[in-house]
Order: sequence, then structure tokens, then C-alpha cells
Amino acid sequence: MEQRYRWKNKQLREHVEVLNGKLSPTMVLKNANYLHSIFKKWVTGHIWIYEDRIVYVGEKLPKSLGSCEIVDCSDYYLVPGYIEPHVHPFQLYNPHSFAEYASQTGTTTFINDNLMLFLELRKKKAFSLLESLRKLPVTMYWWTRFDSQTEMQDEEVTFSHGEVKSWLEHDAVVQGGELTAWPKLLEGDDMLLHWIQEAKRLNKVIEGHLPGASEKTLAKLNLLGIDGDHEAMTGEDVYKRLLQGLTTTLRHSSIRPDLPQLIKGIQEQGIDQFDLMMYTTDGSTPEFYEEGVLDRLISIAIEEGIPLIDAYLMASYNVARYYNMTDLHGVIATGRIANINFLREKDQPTPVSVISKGKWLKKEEAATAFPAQPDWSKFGMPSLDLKWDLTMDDLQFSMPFGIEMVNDVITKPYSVNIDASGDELQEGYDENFLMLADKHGKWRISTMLKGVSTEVQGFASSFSNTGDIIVIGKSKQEMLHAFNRMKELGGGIVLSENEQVLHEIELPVAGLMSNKDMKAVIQEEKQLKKLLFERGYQFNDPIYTLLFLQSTHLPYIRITQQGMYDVMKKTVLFPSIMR
Ligand SMILES: Nc1ncnc2[nH]cnc12
Repeated sequence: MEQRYRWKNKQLREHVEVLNGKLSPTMVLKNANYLHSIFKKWVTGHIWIYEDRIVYVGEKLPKSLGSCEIVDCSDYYLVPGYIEPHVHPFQLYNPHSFAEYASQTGTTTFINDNLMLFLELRKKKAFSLLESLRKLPVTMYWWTRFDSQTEMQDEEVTFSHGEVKSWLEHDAVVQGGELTAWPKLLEGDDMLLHWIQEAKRLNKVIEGHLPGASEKTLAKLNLLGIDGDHEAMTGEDVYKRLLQGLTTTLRHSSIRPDLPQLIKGIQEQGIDQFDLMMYTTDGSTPEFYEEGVLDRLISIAIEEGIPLIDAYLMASYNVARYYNMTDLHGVIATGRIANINFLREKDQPTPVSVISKGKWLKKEEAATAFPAQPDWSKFGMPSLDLKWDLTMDDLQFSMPFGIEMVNDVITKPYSVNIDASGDELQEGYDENFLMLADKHGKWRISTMLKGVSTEVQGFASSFSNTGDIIVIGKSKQEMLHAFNRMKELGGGIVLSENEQVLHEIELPVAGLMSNKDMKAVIQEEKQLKKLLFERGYQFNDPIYTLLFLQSTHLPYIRITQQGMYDVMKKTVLFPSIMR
């Protein structure tokens, strides 16, 4: 980062001068009734803020007030700003639009997945984007992947030692993971182990991705350096993780809205200590966030009987502790970044006002100005410029088996018994043509997709795990139509029927993300879902279906850059075809 230290020496001297009375604070929160994370108690006092930092808490008021803003807090309860420990900031929204939206619900610190940045950009461009996002009035940290969670061509080039190491060493990167490639680690991959060791040397943590892991697997991975995991699906899973000393993140997301059940399970297990627990919305798709971000999870936790103070700390202090950043986050105390939420009632976590980095982002329910989105093309994420055309010749589907969706994201292989040699499949039953095509136009892999929809004629998406192009449908003509429109848009998701575009979501940020604000993206996603449901899509989360068609951290069969891939056997069943 351009600025290596959080505050320069000169700034630190100024902070002390505020206490010396030589400078006045920029804001004083008077008569504050606030949650003190260390005492785990509500305390009262005055909070002095200078620029973006809390410079004093206690009973004193500053001698010099200058032009300081004085806020009487008697009518509120103040809690530390919420920290989302596990964000995938690219589910149609982008890091900027998600942060802007979430900040209105009290989440002002984000630990972001770098997957799309890693796959799309080399480090120079990526780090200049991080630098630009660092200037936002929210706090953006990152975690760096060690693998692509799919089978890429030339993965070793993308995930080279040099690239991973530079990410790990970056000041804004606080974690390695999420380690979807943990089976490789257990099988002896010493490159992965080296990166884990490097992360530890740099005082950064490692997150696993361990759904269904046995007690022994958890213990072994703990020995190899894993610090936390967010894949617990039952109270017993939570118990097993905590028993091994792993920090356990409770997930409530669009594909796994588990929190109420998880908490019931936790109570059944007799767990009454919450210090090693956090929550995440795990990169939910846009519509899910209509009801809030972490404020909603805290609210569920309170309703389900988590002790009130723990319910807040799981979204603040516990996260700061896990990431070794309690000196900056998670506590309303001297020295911390001034991220504070104002609540009307103790059990109403959606804030009426939000301070982030010492500035109002929301005041008495009204949003204040937030910076405009960057010019993404300047950071190496221009709209998609596909230099090739899809033709009827590409649309050949002679594979003897296809992919059957078991739910939104889990797949299994099935034998294709229908005649798929024509240009159209009959409507009314749930098999579709499916193609993944290289965004550079070099290769393709074609098969059948069962279980998703009965009447989608043509559907094309540049949103996928690797940014390659997914085309689905019953009619080759409409698939071409959808593809052509998606190409014309410079990336996006297009649904086509009877030679008409029924719906389109423009994704001008590298073909993966929208540059609209979150509310607009929510409406676009809702409309897409409605149209797909009407056409027989039988699950809940089509965006995740698209994202995970290539993702080999999920069973059982995937289309990848290398070809059709058997996840359990770790083999390519059919290689992709050169075009
Ligand atoms: N592993 C993953 N990669 C990308 N987005 C996700 N959302 C939830 N899990 C994810």
C-alpha cells in the first residue's frame, strides 16, 4: 500500500494533542450508552473522535471544542460497527456497491474474497484497485485464495508462487483461504503448506472450507494451520469445530439460510460460550440482502436466544479478535477506528445512524453522500470484448451423459437418453443444452443439463466462476440469440425467447459485476428469478447455479476449463474441445 502505516507519525502526534487540549476533536459523542466489548457490558461516557479515530473514551469532556460536532447520544445505544468476516463481493454487485449498501445496515468493515480479482487481474492492477477502495469511507480488507476452486487450464501460472506471495504480503490482506483445495493439502501439496506457513509468519490467519469434515480431518487441518471455518451446518458441526479450537462462523446465506437451525443445534449441544463464533452472509445473491446484512443475523441470533451482548460481539469484537485487529476494530475504545452504530433499542440491531471512519454514513435514517463507483476499466476490469462469434457448429451436444442438478449447486451425472441431435429440445421436461465456452474463444465443452428448467429457450451468462461463458437452453437459435445480445452488452446475463430478449442484466465490470447500485441490482435479479421460475427453474438461486457449475469444491460433476470433471475421482471425464 502507498501508505504503509494506518496513521502517519504526524497524525499520531495530533491524536495526542487532542488530549493535551491543543487540538479539538472533530466529533464528541456525549452521554453515550455504549457496548464495551472488553467488559461485555453497557457503559456510559463520552467518546471523542478525531478524524477517523476514537481518541478517548471516559468521563471527561474536551477543554477545546473548536468547530467540533457535539452529538447528544442519550436517546441511543451505541455498538461497534459490524464486521462481515467473509464477503464474496461479486455476486452481480461489486465490492463498492455492496459496501455502500451494507453500510446503511451498520456493516462498515469487510473482509473480501479476492477470487475474481485474482482471476481477472495481475497484481499491479489489482493492488491499485485495493488502494482506491481503501479510500472509501468504509474499511476494506481482503483474503487471498490459494486455488481457483475449479480445474483451470494453466492454474499454476495464475496461482504462481509470486502472485500468491505478493497478495499474502499485502497490508490489506488479512487471511489466506478459503481453502477449498484442502484435500490436496492433506494429500501432501507442499506449495499450499508453504503459503499457509507464510501467512502465519505474517501474522495472518487461514480459513478452511470444510463442509462435512470429520473430527479427525478438522484436527489434521488445524495442525496444518487452519484457524477457522464457516461450513458448519448443524450444532454438532459447530461443537466439533470449537472442540478442535477452530473459530466457527455461523452462516446465514441465500443458499444456506441456516442460522435459526444452527443456533437451536448449538443450544442442544449445551454450548454457552460464543467468543470463537462469528456470522457471515457468505456472499449471498442480491435479493437476500433486502432484509439486511449482519444486522439481520444479529436480530435472528437475539430472537433465537443468544445472549444479547454476545449477539453483537459475534459481529464485531469476535471478528476483530480472529483477525488480530482488536487494536483497530470491534471495540469502542481509545485508538480504534471510529466505526459506531446508533441503535434505537438494544435489541434492534439495524442502526438509525452509522459512523464509519469518523464520518456519518447514515444520520437519523438518511444516507449521506457516498463516493461514486470507480471507473472499473482503469483498474483492468473493462466491459467484455469478445473477439469471437458463437456458431451453430459450436452447438453440438453428443455427450452420453450430462449434469443433473440436485439442488441449486449440487450436481450428479446422468445418462442422456433423449435424442439431442436436433436444433430444439421439447419443452415441458427438464433437460437443456449446456455449453461452457472460453471467453477467449479457444475451447468449449458441451453437454446436457437436467433439473434446472423446462422452458428456457435461450440463456447466456458471462457471470461464472472463471468469467468464461455459459449458454443454456432448449433452442439453439435462441441460445445464439442470447449469446449475441450478451456479447453486444459487453458482458451480462440474457434470457431470450421467441427471438426476443425477455430480460437482461448488464455486467460491464469484466462481464462479472454490475456497476449499478445494489437496489437496482436486486430488482434485476428478482425479475430474472421470476422469469426463470415461470419457465420451470425449480430451485431458489440461479446466480449460484451459474457460479458453481464450474466449482470443483462441490460434488459431483462439473464443467471446467479442462472439461467435464469428476470431483470425487479428481479426473477429467471428457476434455474440452478446441474450437
Ligand atoms: N466458495 C465460494 N466462492 C464464491 N462465492 C461463494 N459464495 C459462497 N461460497 C462461495
